[in-house]
Amino acid sequence: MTATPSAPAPRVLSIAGTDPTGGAGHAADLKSVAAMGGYGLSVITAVVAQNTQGVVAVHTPPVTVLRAQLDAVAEDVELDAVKVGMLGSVDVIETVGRWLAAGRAPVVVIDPVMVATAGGRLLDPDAEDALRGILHHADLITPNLPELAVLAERPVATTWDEALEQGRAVAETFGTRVLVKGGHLCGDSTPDALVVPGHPEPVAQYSGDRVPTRNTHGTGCSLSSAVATVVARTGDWAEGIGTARSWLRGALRAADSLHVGHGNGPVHHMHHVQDLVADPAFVAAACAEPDDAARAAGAPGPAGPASGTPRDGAAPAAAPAAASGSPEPGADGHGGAGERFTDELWRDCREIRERIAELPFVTGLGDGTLERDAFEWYLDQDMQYLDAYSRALALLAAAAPEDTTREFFATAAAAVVTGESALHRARLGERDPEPPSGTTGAYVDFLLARTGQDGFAVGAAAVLPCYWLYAHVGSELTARARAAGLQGHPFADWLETYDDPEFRAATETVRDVVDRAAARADSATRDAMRRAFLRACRLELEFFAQTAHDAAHEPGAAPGGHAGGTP
Ligand SMILES: Nc1ncnc2c1ncn2[C@@H]1O[C@H](COP(=O)(O)OP(=O)(O)O)[C@@H](O)[C@H]1O
Ligand SMILES: Cc1ncc(COP(=O)(O)OP(=O)(O)O)c(N)n1
Repeated sequence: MTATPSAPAPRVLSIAGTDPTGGAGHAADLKSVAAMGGYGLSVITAVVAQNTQGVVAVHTPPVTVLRAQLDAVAEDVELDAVKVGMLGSVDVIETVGRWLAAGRAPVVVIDPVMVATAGGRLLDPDAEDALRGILHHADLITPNLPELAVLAERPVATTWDEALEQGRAVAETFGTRVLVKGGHLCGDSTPDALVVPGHPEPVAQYSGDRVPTRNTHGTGCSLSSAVATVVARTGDWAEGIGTARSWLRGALRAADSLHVGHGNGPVHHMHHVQDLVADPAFVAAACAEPDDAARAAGAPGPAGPASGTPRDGAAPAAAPAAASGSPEPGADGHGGAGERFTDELWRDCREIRERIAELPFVTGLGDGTLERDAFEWYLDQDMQYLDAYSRALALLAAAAPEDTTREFFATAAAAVVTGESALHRARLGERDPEPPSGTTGAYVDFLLARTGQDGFAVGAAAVLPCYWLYAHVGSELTARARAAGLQGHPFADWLETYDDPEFRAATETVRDVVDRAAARADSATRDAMRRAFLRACRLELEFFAQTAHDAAHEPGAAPGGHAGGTP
């Protein structure tokens, strides 16, 4: 959370029909693009009178108006991705097809919308062939099962195996990636899979229990535009679909809280920021002017060192609150209602924790199905991370306000070098290390900057996620692996290290340290601690998420650049 975003927002154009209830079509696209950190643009193909109970009427403006909209955007804006939804008629399809043929954006996702799930056709029956004729412009198509069946010219799949088979056939016929979606299958699970021409097996599979809600209106529109946005930023299809899917599952889980309409209501696109934006302190910190943000992080302001920013150990117990409006915690770091500062941090990172738990790397680690190469690549990156992490802990030891804390961090720094790194080395042998990936490098730079430059309190908040999220992930995975039988589990020693009672005790110590530092800090410093903690949580997520892809395809490479990095 900084006033200036670190990466530019991808510019994602939605070409779609309308939905006045805001759950599907262009409204869902724009919300999903924004939810994934993109900038949404919109060209309307059809004005649809519909609600959560079905489609009432469709009006298609003249295609000259459509073409004028498309050209107006293209002449003025460089696009990073295009997502195509409802097209409706042959004329509209041909107009969009001709426009796409000029190579408008590096990422093109086509959701071949045919029928609204709540009822009502969104594609003329005679337009199916025309739709087939533009699919080769897509980098990914995202049909639901009935749409997949039309494209495969087969009956609608009733099993996941049939769906995958149809996905393979469609990928080969149209020469493009297909996201096979299990949302329309009967049963308790909703698998998805990425199928790529020339690959007999899916290159990525995603599993998950069906979220028990009838409010699923617009899931297909939302997923496809979220994928387009994430891939425009990262270039990684397999991971991008995983990220978009985790977010959509959160949106489905929060859907029942919205109360929109009497039929199949929409999903909650902004569920992941709902609690944050309700907190005026978050909004103030997120929208702070650059100078305020720098002061909050303890950097000298334009008038020299920030004399009003107390440093650890020297700060008065009740420093005057800065303008951010954050509540003052009590002397033990507990908030007025008895809540610890770190309880608040844990709540704020709930979404990130859920996304970590659903990553294919993490689930594969737990059930032992993770590819050995992927694990070894992860260990390699982790070893390089731990090298810098031990230095960050040593910096904290040097800055620690109390002797016990100094001793704790100094011992921890040494233990990282001798203990965890040794476990990694034992697994990797004498193999030459891969270069650090972009994510590893970013995490390492972040940690060394926060612990080296921003004072003890912010530095301690920055290292806490490495303890806490690992202890959390480790104990959940180990519990699952134990239930299935740890004997013979290929990653048992790794799991046990992070589920170790000593590691959990160390995590509790760091929490206490952070709570005490928060109690001594003024409110601007506490805001900087929150930012450092959440940024580190996001980097933990990215660190886990990078693994499966980079190990398999581009060892050591930063997962950056534009589309085309993965199959
Ligand atoms: N109840 C649900 N719980 C979890 N995921 C779901 C649920 N319904 C749909 N999905 C997911 O939503 C996405 C869109 O799926 P689907 O419903 O098949 O498409 P469409 O909205 O185009 O008909 C897929 O990732 C699917 O797995
Ligand atoms: C204008 C418009 N476009 C697409 C759809 C279909 O949306 P989808 O995401 O496939 O969700 P369901 O309607 O199938 O739940 C739509 N309804 N309107």
